[in-house]
Amino acid sequence: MKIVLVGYMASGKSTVGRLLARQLGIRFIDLDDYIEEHQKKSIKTIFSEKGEIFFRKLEHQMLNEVLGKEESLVISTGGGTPCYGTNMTIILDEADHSIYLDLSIPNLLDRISKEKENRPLVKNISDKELPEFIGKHLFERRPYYMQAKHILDCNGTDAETVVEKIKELL
Ligand SMILES: Nc1ncnc2c1ncn2[C@@H]1O[C@H](COP(=O)(O)OP(=O)(O)O)[C@@H](O)[C@H]1O
Ligand SMILES: O=C(O)C1=C[C@@H](OP(=O)(O)O)[C@@H](O)[C@H](O)C1
Ligand SMILES: [Mg+2]
Repeated sequence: MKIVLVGYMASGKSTVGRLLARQLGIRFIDLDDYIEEHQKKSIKTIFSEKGEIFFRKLEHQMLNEVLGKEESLVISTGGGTPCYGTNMTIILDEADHSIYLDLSIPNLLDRISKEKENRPLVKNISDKELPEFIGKHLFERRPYYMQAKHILDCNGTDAETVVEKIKELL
């Protein structure tokens, strides 16, 4: 079984995915971590050294590689994964369950503003400009996330409870 989590930056994909996999007793792959392990570089360094187009091509290749594995997996994607090329189509074709962790702009803003450093797309955005940036970016990306098989409202819900809600969907 393959379960893929999608959603904007800081929606909780990595945290919830790790917890969900542990409770289901299956392997967890965070696509960002997988890319970093293969490149032996951080996402931040890949962006700064090679640029975003290189990252997106790599992300597409690694997504295909991970979805092609024969084992049951929980896969946490990066916030941009579903929004480039044919990635969301591939996720819908290959995953048994795709789940959009839906969070409001104020809640995303609260989380992202606390940890911009490791997110290349926002690390140079001022706190003043961040609300507009996230609002615009989410407007562009939400149509991709909304294609997921399940849409889960995660506002005001701790990670453990999000995991319980996901298990009810499976
Ligand atoms: N359900 C939740 N409630 C509150 N904070 C959360 C929840 N899920 C994740 N977080 C926190 O939000 C931040 C982003 O989580 P993360 O799993 O890295 O998101 P993503 O992988 O979608 O970018 C982390 O500091 C994490 O501890
Ligand atoms: O939204 C995006 O385009 C990105 C989100 C990040 O993953 P998280 O959503 O886990 O932060 C990471 O893939 C990269 O910084 C690009
Ligand atoms: Mg993540």
